[in-house]
Amino acid sequence: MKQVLVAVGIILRHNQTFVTLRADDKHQGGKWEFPGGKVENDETVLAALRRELYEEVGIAVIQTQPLMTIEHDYGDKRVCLEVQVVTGFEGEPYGREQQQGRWVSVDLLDPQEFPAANQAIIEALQKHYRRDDVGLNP
Ligand SMILES: Nc1nc2c([nH]c(=O)n2[C@@H]2O[C@H](COP(=O)(O)OP(=O)(O)OP(=O)(O)O)[C@@H](O)[C@H]2O)c(=O)[nH]1
Ligand SMILES: [Mg+2]
Repeated sequence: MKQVLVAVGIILRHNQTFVTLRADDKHQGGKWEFPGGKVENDETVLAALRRELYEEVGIAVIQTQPLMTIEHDYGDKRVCLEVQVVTGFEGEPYGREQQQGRWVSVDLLDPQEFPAANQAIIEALQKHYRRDDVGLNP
């Protein structure tokens, strides 16, 4: 099975991150996610991240830091998530594709509400970006 390369953005402000709800008819539908999407053939990961975060949540990405790469096999789909922390952006994120979106404290992220591949992301965030941290210094 071919692996899908995905750019994922952890939009961070203080100790909160902006998450969106995946539509029921999509892969892993009904789960919360970090905004992002597939990297097109002619794109870099960062270009895909910029494009997807504008399309999905209406922000302009200004500054990022790589967090991790996660390969995961869902059985029906294999993904490689290139996860970036978005430490600088312009605009206020919202569900630009009519999907639900909300800010949530990193401490309160519940891995059960996210696709299985996200477990390692949530662990890393809860380790490095705890309550009272400004969020910029791992
Ligand atoms: N955006 C995003 N995708 C994730 C996360 N975790 C995770 O396993 N994925 C998987 O990555 C794959 C691609 O993401 P996507 O569905 O957002 O891709 P896309 O925006 O290009 O969507 P499209 O297929 O509607 O054009 C999906 O199979 C999705 O289940 C996550 O936190 N955020
Ligand atoms: Mg997407």
